[in-house]
Amino acid sequence: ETIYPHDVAIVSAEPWVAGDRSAQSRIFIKNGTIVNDDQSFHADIYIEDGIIKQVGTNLVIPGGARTIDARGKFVMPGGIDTHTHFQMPFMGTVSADDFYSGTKAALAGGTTMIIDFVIPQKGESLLDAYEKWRGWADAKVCCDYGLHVAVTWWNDQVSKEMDVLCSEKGVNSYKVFMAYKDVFMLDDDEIYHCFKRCKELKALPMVHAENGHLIAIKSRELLQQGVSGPEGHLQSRPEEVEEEATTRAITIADQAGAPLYVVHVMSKSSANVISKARREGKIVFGEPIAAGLGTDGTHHYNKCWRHAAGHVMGPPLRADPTTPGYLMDLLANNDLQLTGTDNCTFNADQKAIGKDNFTRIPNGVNGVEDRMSIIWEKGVYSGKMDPCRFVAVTSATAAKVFNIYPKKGRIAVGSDADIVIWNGEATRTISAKTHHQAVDFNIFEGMTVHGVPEYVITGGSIVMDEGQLKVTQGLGRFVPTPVNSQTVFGRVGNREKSRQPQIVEREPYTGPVVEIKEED
Ligand SMILES: C[C@@H](CNC(N)=O)C(=O)O
Ligand SMILES: [Zn+2]
Ligand SMILES: [Zn+2]
Ligand SMILES: [Zn+2]
Repeated sequence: ETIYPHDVAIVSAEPWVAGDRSAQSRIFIKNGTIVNDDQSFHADIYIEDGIIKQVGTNLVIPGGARTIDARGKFVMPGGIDTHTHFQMPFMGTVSADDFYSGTKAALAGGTTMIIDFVIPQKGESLLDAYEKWRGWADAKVCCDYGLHVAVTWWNDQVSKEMDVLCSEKGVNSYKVFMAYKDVFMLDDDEIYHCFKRCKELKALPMVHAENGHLIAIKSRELLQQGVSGPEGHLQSRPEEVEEEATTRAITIADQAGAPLYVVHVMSKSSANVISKARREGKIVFGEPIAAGLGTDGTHHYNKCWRHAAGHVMGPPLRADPTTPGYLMDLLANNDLQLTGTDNCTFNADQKAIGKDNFTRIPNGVNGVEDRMSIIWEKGVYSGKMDPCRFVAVTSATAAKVFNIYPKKGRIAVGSDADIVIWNGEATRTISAKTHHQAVDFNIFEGMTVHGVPEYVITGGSIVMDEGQLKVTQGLGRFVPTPVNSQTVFGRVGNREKSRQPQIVEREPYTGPVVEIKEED
């Protein structure tokens, strides 16, 4: 793996060094503009052992502190990426960014926590899969991380294991797939049972909303009609295939009395469905991702196969070029709430598994390194949202939804010192030639964006110092996400009361009843 000259990967020999979080580091950040989701203000910050100890002016701080002058810069909570798939076994291969390169790239872009997905195969114990993912991640992460668990099959064992994952393993969110037929997909009744179980456990149901039956049929038809290139991927799952499943998932969740988190909202129509449901009082959260906010699906028609295949993910990037701006408008307006990346990267030779058949192109694109800059460029620099809203959609709301606020997602005394010092005016040009991700392609290639991290602090260390990356493999910690987030469940109880089944007391019917004929 190429080590770029400007980043020094300190891979410590003694694990205790990497794991030693009581870093004696004392850091004093002065003259910055602190931005939380609810307010921005001028103040200084004193950090010790990875915790924010003081926020204010004229601070009295102990000697030996490293001082950072943040004049003219924003001092914000580090980003929380709600949706990554590092080293994910998928479609016959494994995603190219692992928990080391993925979290290093996250830090390079100003993200200080990621939440990845445990994805059991059908029939595999969720607990076994969870332990497997923990084994992969704990040894490699450079920043803190959490885990969602996918429910790819359903029976009483799955229901029981969800309880253990919630009560003992720090999991509070479960993703079901309505796509990937025969691989991850559940049918509507199984989805209902899973959502109902989530509500009982006060865990958050999440959904990949695409109609997997239609995708399978349309894909076969397109291949028979001679469409084998990446353009077939887009044509096999048009917007309405996402919109229909989004509507159905919201209905199933509402009937189960459960909240719902729709991951990777990729289209205008599905975003509108979510916005309408929220206006109707349903408890729905919509997660657009960096890819859908920063680029579009016209690339499926690029003459270069690698370029087109490099944009293949599910649900697809939409060919309507007004989609990114539309999704950003809804995100700015809180019709959509928070962002992840769905970072699931594959090199050219991996995408080429599908060189003759688009249904075999591993689905997934990059985003983890560029999410913060893309949203700053398209959201803040464009005037669609202010810095406070930027903090909400990149960090604070995620911390609230996944119930780790204000430990994460806020600049406050007692919060983790996960901090990015952000230059809102500087620009950088995104390229696979210079990014820290392991993958050989970047869907934002050549894009010049405003918004650059100058310092990133996490785990008590300055992991980016004046633009120089100094990560430590294994420094990151698993962050348990407790059940019963009030942002998610605060009103479920009272709503339940108003939706009790109705029983009518009435005199019994005593009139004639027709004889039913046994079917021959
Ligand atoms: C399999 C995983 C990543 N791939 C993708 N979205 O295309 C997902 O569906 O979220
Ligand atoms: Zn998905
Ligand atoms: Zn090319
Ligand atoms: Zn995903």
